[in-house]
Amino acid sequence: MPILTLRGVSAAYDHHTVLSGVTFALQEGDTLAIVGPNGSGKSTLAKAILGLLPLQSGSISWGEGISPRQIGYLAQQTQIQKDFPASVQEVVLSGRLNHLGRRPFFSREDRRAAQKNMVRLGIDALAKRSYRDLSGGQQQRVLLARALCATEKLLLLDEPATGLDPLVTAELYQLIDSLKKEKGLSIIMVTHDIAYAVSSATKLLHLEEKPLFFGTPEEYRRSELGRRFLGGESHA
Ligand SMILES: Nc1ncnc2c1ncn2[C@@H]1O[C@H](COP(=O)(O)OP(=O)(O)OP(=O)(O)O)[C@@H](O)[C@H]1O
Repeated sequence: MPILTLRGVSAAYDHHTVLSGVTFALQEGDTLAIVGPNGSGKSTLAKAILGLLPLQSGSISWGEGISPRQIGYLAQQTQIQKDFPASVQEVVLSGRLNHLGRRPFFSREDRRAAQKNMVRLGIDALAKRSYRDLSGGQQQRVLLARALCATEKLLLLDEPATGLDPLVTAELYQLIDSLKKEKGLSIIMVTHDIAYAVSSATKLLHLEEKPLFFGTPEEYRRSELGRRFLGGESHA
């Protein structure tokens, strides 16, 4: 049974449609790469899946035991977020906000989950450091630990490797792949890294306001669109 099903999803800003007719289903354990040129609606689709943007039309339904509140989300970073004045520990712990319910404070279990994920991502020694003083790669690890605190099932990563050098990018991808294997997580990743998408995803969605392709990376490689895009014409 799919964990996530989209049927004819369209979304708009101020009545201006920027995404239309998105239909696909995601199975447990899938890694979906969402690719497409700048401004093609990738982040908008991520926000629609998270329930942060009302749909213009269509529907999104969830499998058993999962809802938008249980997604671990790593958003595209703005400069303001990079300068966020909080400690690493506080940023990671904020991933547990969706577990608070009516409780006003984090519980021991919340703190334990934050600690466990900091250790898993190799950032526990940085716990007391200020988030804004970290390198880009360290910041992405902190945000990944934060996202892991929010979910047992699905990570939604919006361009997690932006601004990282190739070595740190490779480390981050390795980390994501090992988390996927260890925890059986499903992953949705918005990315401009088409090479990573075709080598590591199980499904690929190519958006240019409308979905131009949905299928396996192998099918994408063989398609005319895939050949064109993989040739490097349109990725930024
Ligand atoms: N908050 C907003 N208000 C109005 N228009 C927006 C808003 N956010 C995005 N848009 C517009 O919606 C379209 C799709 O944007 P979106 O950010 O989803 O694209 P993207 O594929 O993620 O782009 P990129 O690869 O550059 O991150 C663009 O034309 C963008 O200008």
